Amino acid sequence: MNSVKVGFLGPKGTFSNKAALLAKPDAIHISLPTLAAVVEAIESHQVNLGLLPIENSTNGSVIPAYDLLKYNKDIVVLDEILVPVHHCIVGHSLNNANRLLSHPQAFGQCTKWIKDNLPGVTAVPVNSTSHAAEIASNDQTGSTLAISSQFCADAYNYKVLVKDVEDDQNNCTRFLLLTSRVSNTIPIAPECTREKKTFLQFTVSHTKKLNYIFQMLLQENSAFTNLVTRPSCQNPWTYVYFIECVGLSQTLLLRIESVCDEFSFMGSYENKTTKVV
Ligand SMILES: O=C(O)C(=O)Cc1ccccc1
Repeated sequence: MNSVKVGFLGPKGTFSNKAALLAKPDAIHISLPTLAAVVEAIESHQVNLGLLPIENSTNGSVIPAYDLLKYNKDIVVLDEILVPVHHCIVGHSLNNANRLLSHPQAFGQCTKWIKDNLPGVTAVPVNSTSHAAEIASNDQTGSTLAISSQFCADAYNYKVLVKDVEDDQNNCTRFLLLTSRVSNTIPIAPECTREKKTFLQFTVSHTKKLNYIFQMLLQENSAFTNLVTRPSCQNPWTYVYFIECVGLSQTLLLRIESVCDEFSFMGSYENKTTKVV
């Protein structure tokens, strides 16, 4: 049987690469240049699975990931993968640097160190932490630094100048393990189950319907673990709601679907984050 192919945001050495190795260590890991390319690779069946960073414990929701899932009828979530994220400064010298490269998520996780140590340096967002490290290490002028990982530095023998520059030593990123609903080699659980975390996205014609949905969740003692809104891009000040909750039954899911305009069951998977009393 062909090995499972798992797409991740590359180049090799990213935290997404680490998530792919944690999720499917024996799979074939396919490096992709952007988060959009990861989703496209899943939809085109270039890969069987893919990883998207969806939330960080310091910096919050990864908005570009939600926008890639918005209205997406093909992608389904199989699992959530938690990756401890410890950031390093990679480059040649702290003294001559005038720019600091990294994935946008990384800047928001290292705000204190950057403010205290590189106050005048320009932050330059690039597609990934390992791409940032590659540019910094190849810049022989020494004017470029990167926020990257020890994992990446070890993979390419890059020079690490400072370790653990994240604001919070418990810094952690939650990744979603995604696949395509269309026939695939990966069996997909069709229904949500109460003991798992269930991920839904929906729109409603009137915000009063939200109250009704919240009441239904309360009645069934289902617990919210995350709520994110993104502009519907259909009418100003209307939203796509992304909710994750534990304790949702298939029956209640269908009742919620009945009051929504657009509705998509994104998946049910083991809850690895929230203690639900
Ligand atoms: O660029 C990476 O390494 C990624 O995988 C995205 C990311 C960046 C910062 C924290 C977690 C994930």
